[in-house]
Amino acid sequence: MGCISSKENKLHSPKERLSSRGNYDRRVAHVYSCSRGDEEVRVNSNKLENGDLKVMLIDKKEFGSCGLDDHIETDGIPGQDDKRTAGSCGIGVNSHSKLTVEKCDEGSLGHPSWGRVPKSGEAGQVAAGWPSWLASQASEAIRGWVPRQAATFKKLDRIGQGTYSNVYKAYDVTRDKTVALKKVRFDINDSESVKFMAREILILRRLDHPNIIKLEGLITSENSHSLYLVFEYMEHDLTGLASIPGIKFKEPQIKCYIQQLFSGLDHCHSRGVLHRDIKGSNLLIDNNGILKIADFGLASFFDPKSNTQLTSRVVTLWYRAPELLLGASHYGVAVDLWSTGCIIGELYTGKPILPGRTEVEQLHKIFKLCGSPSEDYWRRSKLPHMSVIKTQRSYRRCLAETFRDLPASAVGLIETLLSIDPAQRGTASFALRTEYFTIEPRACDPSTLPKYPPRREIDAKMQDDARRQGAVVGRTKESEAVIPSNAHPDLSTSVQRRDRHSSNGRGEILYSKKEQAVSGFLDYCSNQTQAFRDGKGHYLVQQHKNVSHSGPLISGTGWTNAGKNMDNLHQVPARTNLPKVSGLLTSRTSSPEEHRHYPGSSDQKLVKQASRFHNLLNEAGSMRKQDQNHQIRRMAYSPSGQMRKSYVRGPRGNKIYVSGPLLYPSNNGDQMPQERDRQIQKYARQQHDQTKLEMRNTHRKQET
Ligand SMILES: Nc1ncnc2c1ncn2[C@@H]1O[C@H](COP(=O)(O)OP(=O)(O)OP(=O)(O)O)[C@@H](O)[C@H]1O
Repeated sequence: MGCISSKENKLHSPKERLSSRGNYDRRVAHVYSCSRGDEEVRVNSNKLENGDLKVMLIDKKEFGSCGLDDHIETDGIPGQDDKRTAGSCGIGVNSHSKLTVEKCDEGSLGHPSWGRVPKSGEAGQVAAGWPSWLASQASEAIRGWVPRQAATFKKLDRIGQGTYSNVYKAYDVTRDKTVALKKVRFDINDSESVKFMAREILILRRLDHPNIIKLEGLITSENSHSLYLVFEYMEHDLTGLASIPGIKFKEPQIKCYIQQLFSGLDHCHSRGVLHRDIKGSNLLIDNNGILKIADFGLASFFDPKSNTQLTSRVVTLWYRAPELLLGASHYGVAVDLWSTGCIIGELYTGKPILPGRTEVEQLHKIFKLCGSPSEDYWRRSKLPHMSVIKTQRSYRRCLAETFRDLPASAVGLIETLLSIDPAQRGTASFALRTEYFTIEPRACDPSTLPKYPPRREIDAKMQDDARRQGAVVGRTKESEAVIPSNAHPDLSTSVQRRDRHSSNGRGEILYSKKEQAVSGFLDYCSNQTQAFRDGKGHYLVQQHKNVSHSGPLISGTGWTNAGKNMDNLHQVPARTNLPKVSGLLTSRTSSPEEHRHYPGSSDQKLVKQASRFHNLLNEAGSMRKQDQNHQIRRMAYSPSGQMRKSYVRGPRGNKIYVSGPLLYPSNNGDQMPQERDRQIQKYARQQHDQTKLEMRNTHRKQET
């Protein structure tokens, strides 16, 4: 994309480099400089007799790092679409990993001349079809690309929902392939939020590796206020697969996944990118067994030599490294390696190895398993929260004992990755060379991994199983998702997030007329939830009526005071400066998800579900009753992501606030009664979402 200027191709014979398809007119062969992400590339173009532009790379090495072929085909249906008039033509990657150049108007290419081309400016980007709010605030992220048109996609199911996105399965008509469209939510009037979203795009464009999800394009239009990221479609995620009843991965299979994870991580790290949210649900897996790291929403560029401060509020709690929990603002690849260690342990044991409910408890669990940090480490690291979090009693490292049933080479690798001192965790490339991968049994070939049924079928089966076990939590309709109480938080989150539309009983998703009526895509399924900021900078989450929905039912703002749970953690003196460590000692237990109104459910049903839930949580705190006729539930967040108030709208539009602690502080978390533990697990899951929201907001402030 972004073929900007050109020079006459006197040096190269176009014939030998051109795509074999179509005839071309040698007289109009030009050399163009194009940009793709940060890279400038030179391509050789020829206008074909049918008016199409054929373009190919002059020097394949220039694109070699992108893993692309040296041959480019035109994309777009001649005479129908993708005709640009503004000095740029689009290069994307087509389904065969070849460069595609969208059709350009010859006039737009300018007079052929020698020399380096200027980068396309904001005006050029707008003329190429980008909305001005994007070109003005995130020019870098879209540089060299042209937007894809929504009309060339057919939206299918909603397959996922993240803190800042809805993800849809869709069919790309132009390229004849299934894709995933991630609709990112942000406020175009808030430059921070646009820049934050742009960072995810920039990072994704910087990366090109078989084990990293590929950003294939962006969908928007001149007057659009929304943006879709186009990704290759992935059938599964690791947490989902690992949670299929009856599935137990064999060692070569685990090694195969982990090897791919390290390869992807190695690529990220070598390109100066920290992922900062490695967990099973962000490791997507296709039908050929290929694992790809996804969700770069919390990722960041890093330079080990630079002194730039990073936020420590990253990584989902269970996978968060101790230095982050202790408030580190200078850290590196080791945070991703810690998360990987947790995943390896989880794949072997079949359950999360460090399932903390709060940040303090997370640290406590880490110290209990990995040993308390040495005095030397405390002294050297000078981490901000060290002085307030120091274990009274010193824990001995007991990893080897805990994992005694695992193969020795796996324990060895976990030992390294779960080193308290980040400097001892090594690197992804080092891990790939350890004996774990070199001794028998070796990692199997991804193509030999079992083929799993589509996610929806798996979900349906799990729902059936859960129903049979009577583990229904707050659901009333046969077709609605049911999460087993002991489900992995990642899994339940993804199941809860997925497909909140009504089903026709055959597992097919039905959309309301209202949804289908919204234009843009060939078939539309609407996004029912919106998060945006009000004039005061508060985040508002709003959901509208008339769409069938299921999902978490109870709203409540709650603060869990973990201090009392942690009898072994001390040095929180009576007059400790709590605000200073509040991020550490308290954590919120509700998520935007909880606070949404699921409008398809009848009001009656909502009330029933609410009261059932209320009973379950009776001992856990106060919660105001939901109003029977509420229309919209809103949550207001401060710009930092802190939830200010949560309320539902009463029949006359009055606000009914919902609040109260949801978790009981206990003297000993390990001896929680089962039922309460179950509730806590549930809220820990929801807390993941909330933490994510909070983390992203913190990023906006600190890192954009
Ligand atoms: N390429 C893809 N193919 C299939 N499903 C996908 C794809 N990308 C994302 N998903 C699904 O959508 C969900 C949300 O996507 P993603 O994690 O990128 O969004 P997010 O808003 O960043 O979420 P989070 O709140 O976890 O950060 C994923 O958990 C996954 O289930």
